[in-house]
Amino acid sequence: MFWSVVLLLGSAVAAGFVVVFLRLLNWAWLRPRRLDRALRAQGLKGTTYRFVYGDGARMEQLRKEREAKPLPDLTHDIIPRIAPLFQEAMREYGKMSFVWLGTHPAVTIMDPDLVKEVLSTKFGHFQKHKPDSLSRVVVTGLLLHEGEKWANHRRIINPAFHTEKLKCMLPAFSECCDELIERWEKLFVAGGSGDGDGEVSLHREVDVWPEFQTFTGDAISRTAFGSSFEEGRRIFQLQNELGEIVVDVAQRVHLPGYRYLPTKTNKRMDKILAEIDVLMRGMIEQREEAIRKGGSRNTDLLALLLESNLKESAEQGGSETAMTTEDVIGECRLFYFAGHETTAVLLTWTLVALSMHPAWQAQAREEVLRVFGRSKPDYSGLSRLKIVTMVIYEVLRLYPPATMIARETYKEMKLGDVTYPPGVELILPIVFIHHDPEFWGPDAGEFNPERFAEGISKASRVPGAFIPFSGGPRVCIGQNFAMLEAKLCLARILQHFSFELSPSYAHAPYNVLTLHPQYGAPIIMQRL
Ligand code: HEM
Repeated sequence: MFWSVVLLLGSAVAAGFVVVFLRLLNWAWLRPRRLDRALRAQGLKGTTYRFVYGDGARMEQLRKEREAKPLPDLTHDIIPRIAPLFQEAMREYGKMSFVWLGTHPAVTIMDPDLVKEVLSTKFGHFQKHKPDSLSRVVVTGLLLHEGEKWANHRRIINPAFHTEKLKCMLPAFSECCDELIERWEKLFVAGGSGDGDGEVSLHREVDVWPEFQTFTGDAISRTAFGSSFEEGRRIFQLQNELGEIVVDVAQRVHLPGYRYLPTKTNKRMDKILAEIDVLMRGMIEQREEAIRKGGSRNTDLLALLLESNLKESAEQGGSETAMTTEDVIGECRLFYFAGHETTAVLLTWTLVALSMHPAWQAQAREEVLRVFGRSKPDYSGLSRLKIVTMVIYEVLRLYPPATMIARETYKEMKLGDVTYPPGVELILPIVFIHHDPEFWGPDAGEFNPERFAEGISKASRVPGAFIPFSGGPRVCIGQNFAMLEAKLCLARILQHFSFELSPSYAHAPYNVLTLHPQYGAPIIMQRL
């Protein structure tokens, strides 16, 4: 009897091991081999799969090599530095080829028609890659959701970003610009404190990268939380710290499930999340109360979102689709994550590009002064700024803040001539599409805002080759918000300063979630 129990238990354990082993074998070897065969059988070429890590080691090696030094000159040809592995693969195997991101093949989709198809296919077909537990600390809200949940949230949040609402946010952006200009003006007073003895210097060096991070952080705090600006600012600091921790951990630790270990870093992240939760709940409760009593005149994003949500739950059956407090917190945290750094990156590369191309800087300034003189820009004037808009588009083309986005097949899907099995990542390489001479002509690598003179649709040789904000139903919800903020800020800077690159500037775009300047962006400002 005893031995039969032991035998039975032993067989169960052995069977368990066999199941786990087979699963692991399938995940680490059989499935990647199957996917590899399925792609090659349809004419696609790519790198050879390497056990578990795929091209991870090569990617890391290239990344370290390229990031060890800045670009040799002030070129806009930034791809070799920011996406060397994909560039290598495309050169060797063709534009539509694949590399291995761990155990997943990642196919680059360069054809704008196919990109459009991926982005506009109904949800449930090409989905986003599910973020791991670490990424979920910062990737929240709309960016995370799929299916019905995404559709409900998007419907509720959309009205907050309508043009009429954005117009009301202009004073908040304007206040943030005032602070930025004032900070820079103060630097011109000798000693930098602004309360010195009045001795004035003509030139000052400013690292505009941290400056724009502060500016866009303040802009989100004011526009999202208006009257609760101070709490908003605190949330921004906490979100920033979270972002820095996540980037740091992601670069150092490659351990699945790391987020669940009781490490010092994980505890700090939990503490930050708890503090954000308390602050946001307090704000949300106050606001909901004010809206119910009919006393809310707030036009900030939080109020607009809560109003739209309360309307949703008041409508028949709407209570099932309305957002919970957790959902609202997730969406507000996303505004910081998605809207702060992207816009800071855009403004930074704009100042760098206009320093490299002083003739365009002069043209843009001339336009701003013609439209506004020295007065503060208003909404209708901003929408008439043609050169400034062309300049910003050209910067978004050459330096897209989000350099690539990705989708994944969750079931067999046909795209173009290829039928993709489930488990294939489709990389939509925005920066490659934006730099491709086939779509933009022989001057694709040059800074030439003129190409946007007749609008986006006429700028490229094929439609759909300009996608800095993505496209389709999941297009960036904040694109008009970001454009308004960037135009206003640039106009104010052009009114007050002329600028050029500092001799200490090193041209080194690199990818950490968005396209950062690796050594900052020191610029010499001259007061006008
Ligand atoms: C220059 C500035 C910006 C750029 C280049 C940019 C770019 C993008 C891109 C490429 C996506 C698509 C991501 C994907 O599908 O994987 C996206 C989505 C999103 N962006 Fe932006 N963004 C910018 C500013 C903003 C701002 C200011 C906000 C909010 C205040 C914002 C909020 C969002 C949200 C919520 C999504 C998710 C939309 C959805 O899935 O329905 N973004 N953005």
